[in-house]
Amino acid sequence: MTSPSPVDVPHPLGSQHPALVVRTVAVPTARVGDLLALLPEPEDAGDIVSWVRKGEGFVGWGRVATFRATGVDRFEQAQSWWRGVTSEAIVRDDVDEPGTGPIAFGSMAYSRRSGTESVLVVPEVVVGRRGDLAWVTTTTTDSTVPPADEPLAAQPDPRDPGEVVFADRDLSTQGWAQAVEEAVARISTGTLDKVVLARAVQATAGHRIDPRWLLTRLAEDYDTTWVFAVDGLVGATPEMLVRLERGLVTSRVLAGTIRRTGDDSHDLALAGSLARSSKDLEEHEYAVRSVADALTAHTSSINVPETPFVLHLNNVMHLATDVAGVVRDGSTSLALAASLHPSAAVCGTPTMDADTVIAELEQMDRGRYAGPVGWMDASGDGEWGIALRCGWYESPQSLRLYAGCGIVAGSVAEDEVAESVAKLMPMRSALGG
Ligand SMILES: C=C(O[C@@H]1C=C(C(=O)O)C=C[C@H]1O)C(=O)O
Repeated sequence: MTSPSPVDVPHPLGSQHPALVVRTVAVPTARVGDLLALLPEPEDAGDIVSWVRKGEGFVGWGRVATFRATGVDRFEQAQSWWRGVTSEAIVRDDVDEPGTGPIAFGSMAYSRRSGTESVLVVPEVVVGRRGDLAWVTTTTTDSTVPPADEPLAAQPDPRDPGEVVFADRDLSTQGWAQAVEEAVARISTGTLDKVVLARAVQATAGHRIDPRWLLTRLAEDYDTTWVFAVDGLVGATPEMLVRLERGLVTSRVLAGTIRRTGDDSHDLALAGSLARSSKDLEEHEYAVRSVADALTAHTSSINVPETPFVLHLNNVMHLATDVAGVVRDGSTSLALAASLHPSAAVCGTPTMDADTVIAELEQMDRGRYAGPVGWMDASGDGEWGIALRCGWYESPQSLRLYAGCGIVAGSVAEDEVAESVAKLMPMRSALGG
């Protein structure tokens, strides 16, 4: 990559990639303030991006380039498109940190069979913040006019979505409970150890659902999660599938869940029982194994703690393990996400058996729910969470919400229904329900 003046922009005749002109400048953190407050009201909910946790991360708006793909090779296709785009980009980056310079935000479909497209988006403006650093990246193509020096101003508060009604989708609650019972029966008779079954709920609002309304409320109520929006998928995930930064890879694995009661001392006792529950520890171990095995193939050393800790969220507590390693084969964060996906936290063990049972019993297309969602820079560094606790815009006034639960031999359908309701809570309350 070079840094010529804007007049040197090449016209890549015959190229499938737009030639991007990318400029990152440092800005004082005081000028940035609250990242989410900077987002302008989008015409279409899919036209803003967010990846924010504890006030750090990115927001972005406008679209300079979008890539879409379906099928078994969707990750490879996305990877090769981004390689092409970044190799032709003209970059001037004054900050030179992970996430500065060219950046794409992605949301990948869960299944190779899905009709939903996986997507990478390059926004026109990205504002990033990390510790004491803040920056603005503006991206144009040779045919677009560079945005004027972005006025970083907090936008007027988003409007509420009015009254929201919720309804089961695909399967009724009872139908889903039967699917859970069927999964337990298959686990007790066959080779399947664990399967994650998900359900969907339709949320329909009185008027337009402004994604900024959801993001702001999710960030307030779930401050240890990554609050994301990419191409119309909006949510707050507590699970980091893979983070890659200068060769160091980390993954936060979650599996094993208990609902919170709202009474702190009771919740503390529940956290203790979660940490000792053999059903949850078994469910967790499958998920950690699947991640550790997939990462081992790419790392020279890997650290897998022996016992999980309990991660407290406002609605639920999870067994959690942070896995870390040093990448030895130059894999990008998206390539690592591809080899980790689907982990047993969202699919099951063995993977192929669980995959077959999911397709048969869930009776729905997960779309981009439970797929990797996140960002990647030109070096391949990035963060990919698992798209959980989220909703997908089916129309400006309606979202499809998802929640899934890991089923093992000791699972009880009624408890799993309650767990799925707890996992739907973040989006329901963000909608005002
Ligand atoms: C599948 C979901 O969550 C996953 C399943 C969990 C479980 O079964 O205990 C816990 C965390 C996630 O890995 C979801 O939230 O939809």
